[in-house]
Amino acid sequence: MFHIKTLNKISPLGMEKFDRSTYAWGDDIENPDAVMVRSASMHDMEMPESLLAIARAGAGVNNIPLDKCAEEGIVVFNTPGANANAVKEIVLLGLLLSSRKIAPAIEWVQSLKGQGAEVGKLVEKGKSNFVGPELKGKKLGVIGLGAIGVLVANAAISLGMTVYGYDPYLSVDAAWGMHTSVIHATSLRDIYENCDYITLHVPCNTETKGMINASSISMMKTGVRILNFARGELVVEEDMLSALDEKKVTVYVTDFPTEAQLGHNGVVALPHLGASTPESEDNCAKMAAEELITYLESGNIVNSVNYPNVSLPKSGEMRFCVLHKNVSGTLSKISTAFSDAGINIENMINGSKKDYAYTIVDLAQKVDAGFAEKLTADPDVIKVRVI
Ligand SMILES: NC(=O)c1ccc[n+]([C@@H]2O[C@H](COP(=O)([O-])OP(=O)(O)OC[C@H]3O[C@@H](n4cnc5c(N)ncnc54)[C@H](O)[C@@H]3O)[C@@H](O)[C@H]2O)c1
Ligand SMILES: O=C(O)CC[C@@H](O)C(=O)O
Repeated sequence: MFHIKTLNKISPLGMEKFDRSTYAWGDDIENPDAVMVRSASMHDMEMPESLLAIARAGAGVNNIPLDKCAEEGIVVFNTPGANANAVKEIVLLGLLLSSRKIAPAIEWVQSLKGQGAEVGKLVEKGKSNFVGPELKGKKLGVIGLGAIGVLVANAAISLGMTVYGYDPYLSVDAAWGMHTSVIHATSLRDIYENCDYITLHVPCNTETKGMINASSISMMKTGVRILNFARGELVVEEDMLSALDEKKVTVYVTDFPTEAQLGHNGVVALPHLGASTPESEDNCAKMAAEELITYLESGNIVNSVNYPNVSLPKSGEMRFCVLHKNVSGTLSKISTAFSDAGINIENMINGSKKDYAYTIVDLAQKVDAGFAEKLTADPDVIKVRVI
């Protein structure tokens, strides 16, 4: 029986993927084999020894201590692309919100309640306060051309915008999916100096944290509109608020509001709604559940962010899954341990990602599962599972 702990509200369509005869789940599970999480922060959580895997039903994994998990042999998954369409759609809304003064206009219209027959006249008189530019013909900079960035870039081309895209790590798949009219920005400066609108679609990590700051804003066009549906920490808050006060930035649309931003002139704040559609909640939960089922039942790793993706069709009677450090000699130590014990390896596969590696060893015949302890005795071996 596998035990899955849920840390957020996860779509039932995802949880239904777990077979009730072999899985138990809930938010009160102790000593779980796996965790399903959305945005809950796991940084201060004690990781139970039983924990084998964490699946983030979503894209961003900055709420999970990835290195600590890798050190403890806990495989972390996310669900690439599963909520990208929802975010693309809300970014289009963000572009319009940043241009057409829609939010204050709606608020103002509501304030006319009680004016009776005058409402029509007041609307016509007051509407000039809410004039805003069209998107067509304007330049949009997309920073980060992954699952979301590419969809946003393509949609903006359809709206008649000129789109600049920046992503030094662009994947081949993303490049295949991108409209050929997207201009290849070779530096952030290209984006900052040229664009009327800038939208962020990068992960939040040590490289990107605080990337929008006084210095980067100073390179931007006066009046630029900035959209942040990625993570609040990408933007240095004080610098953004000063730039809004100085009218260097016209509007900052954010999905990650803070106390200081609420009510600040030029801030359009949404309550982290990017992925809040039934479709993407279902997609993310289903994908996350499938990743956990695959890992728990077969040891195959698909869509991990801290271990390599390694899959081997199961052959033979017994499988050893070895999570280890990516240091030279470890693989040969693992295979030597098997041969020294007179155990013939039927099939084997290995992969590495940064400091960590994963090896699956299939055996034609069952051996004493205690052999796993021999492998774990190696200081470079982190965890061994026997399936
Ligand atoms: N508001 C929401 O509800 C919501 C929903 C989904 C995702 N997100 C956020 O959006 C981010 C992107 O999501 P995604 O699904 O497109 O992820 P993704 O992994 O498909 O794409 C991220 C892209 O950023 C690029 N990148 C990484 N570092 C970069 C850098 N320094 N400069 C430029 N590009 C860089 C990568 O190469 C990749 O192509 C997530 O990490 C998450 O934080 C927010
Ligand atoms: O789970 C959510 O609602 C938000 C997910 C989003 O921030 C992500 O990074 O995928």
